[in-house]
Amino acid sequence: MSTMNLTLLTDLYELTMMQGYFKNNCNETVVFDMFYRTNPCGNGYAICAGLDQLIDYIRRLSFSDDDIAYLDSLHLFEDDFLEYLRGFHFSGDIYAIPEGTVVFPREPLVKVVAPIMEAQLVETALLTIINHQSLIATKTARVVYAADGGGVMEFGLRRAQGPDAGVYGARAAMIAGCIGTSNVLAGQLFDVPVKGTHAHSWIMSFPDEYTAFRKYSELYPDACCLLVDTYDTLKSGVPNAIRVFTEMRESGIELKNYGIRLDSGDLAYLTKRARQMLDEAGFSDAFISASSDLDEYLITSLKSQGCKIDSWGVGTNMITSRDCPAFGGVYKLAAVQDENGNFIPKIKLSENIEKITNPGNKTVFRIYEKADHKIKADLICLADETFDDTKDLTIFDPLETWKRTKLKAGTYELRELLVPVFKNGKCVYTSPSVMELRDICSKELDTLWEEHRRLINPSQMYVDLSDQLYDIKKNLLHQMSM
Ligand SMILES: Nc1ncnc2c1ncn2[C@@H]1O[C@H](COP(=O)(O)OP(=O)(O)OP(=O)(O)O)[C@@H](O)[C@H]1O
Ligand SMILES: O=P(O)(O)OC[C@H]1O[C@H](OP(=O)(O)OP(=O)(O)O)[C@H](O)[C@@H]1O
Ligand SMILES: O=C(O)c1cccnc1
Repeated sequence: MSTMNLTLLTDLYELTMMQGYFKNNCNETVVFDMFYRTNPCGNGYAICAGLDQLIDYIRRLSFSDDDIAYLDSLHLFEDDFLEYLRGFHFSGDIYAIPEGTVVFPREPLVKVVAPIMEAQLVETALLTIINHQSLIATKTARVVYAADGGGVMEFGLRRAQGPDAGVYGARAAMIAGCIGTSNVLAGQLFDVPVKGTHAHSWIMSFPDEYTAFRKYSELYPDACCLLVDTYDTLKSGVPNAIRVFTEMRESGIELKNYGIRLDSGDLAYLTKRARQMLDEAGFSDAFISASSDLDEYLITSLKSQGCKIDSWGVGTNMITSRDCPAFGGVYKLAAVQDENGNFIPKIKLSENIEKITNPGNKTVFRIYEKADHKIKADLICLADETFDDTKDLTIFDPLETWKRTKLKAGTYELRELLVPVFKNGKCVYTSPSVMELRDICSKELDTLWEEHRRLINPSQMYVDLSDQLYDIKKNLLHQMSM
């Protein structure tokens, strides 16, 4: 997985273009931005994730003898280009918004500043890595939000679109707030808690449900979660679980971290009844967990029905982001460096005004309200622009320019979101651990007002352009239309 050299994990056209640049002696330094246009799942924000895997990919970029032989066998590439590839390594700069950060449409999440042959090659892998993990992190943030403090366990490996999606999806889900994953390889690779209960097959393999529960409790007295819905949840499952818990208590076992799981039926009705039965039997600290095709909407609905569910096992809908299966991040050329070292802004036009790119070598600032550290807006600007937050700042909507806000000096704070990750091909960034990223992400989510977090029709955050950037864009559009 992460230890693989993924150099050929690219679209063929990156390599054919690369050969074209090589043959034409074009290898000027360029700026590419990775950004997305619409928040997934109708959300009000996204969580960016995947940077650590991107770093790993860039570090390992090199063409092996087998890679060169394979490319040779395609009869597309000439010997001098293949010879160049033999010595290839990434020599450029990369800036990125750290993982776990709340992000918004149109702002660069990753910026690559490198000779065009290198910057072009990395497009596909960069997109597949960041798009996938950002998608699952965003979906998970919605599920965790719906659970409202109840733990969410990631149970999706068996339904993920293959092993990689299962493992890196689990990583993204942990960053976005899951309390654990059933995925043991993810646990080993990322040092995150692994959690689990047992399947219906465990119950069915014994002559009766009670024996199955008892055997399980003997083996795992400190993490005893019994699946109560194999035969009849209220008539046999819960009573048998209570019988086993009673026996455990009578035999002197100190019951902690124990409970039941329901995986079918009316989860609101059944958990209310199960809660009552457990409480009446003196097991009010037994937890109730539920699974069964859950997502953020079902969890919200179950909560509104007064379900008694303490923790949620969520698989298919979260690991596949079923209702929104793609993140839609793109990678666009924004500037080309001239012989004097200046970045010449480039723009991609579109009939669709939202699809016109933001030109130039840029960065992003986040503007916080000083009083409560909530996000006020994001500001995309040129990389060398500076702002003085001891002075008033006027920001405006780049599409509806009459919408302007004046921020009074002393009431706001600025933070540059893009940080250096590679400098001259050397990694200058140390990724936090996944559990540290989980904490970072949780604090990031606290910087959003509730209006941006709600699941349905959230308010969209303002992502504005600086005056300088807006003028450059306007002038380029004018020039293009002449
Ligand atoms: N009270 C409820 N309100 C809304 N949806 C619910 C409620 N209880 C369960 N569901 C959802 O209804 C769907 C169907 O559940 P049901 O238990 O009937 O089927 P199932 O899980 O496929 O059962 P089985 O595993 O026995 O085939 C699941 O997505 C489940 O999460
Ligand atoms: O429902 P999900 O959100 O995907 O959560 C994971 C599901 O995986 C298991 O089911 P299993 O593979 O045994 O199949 P099932 O759907 O028939 O229970 C588990 O019992 C959950 O129901
Ligand atoms: O441990 C569990 O209960 C579990 C794990 C994976 C999928 N469904 C349930």
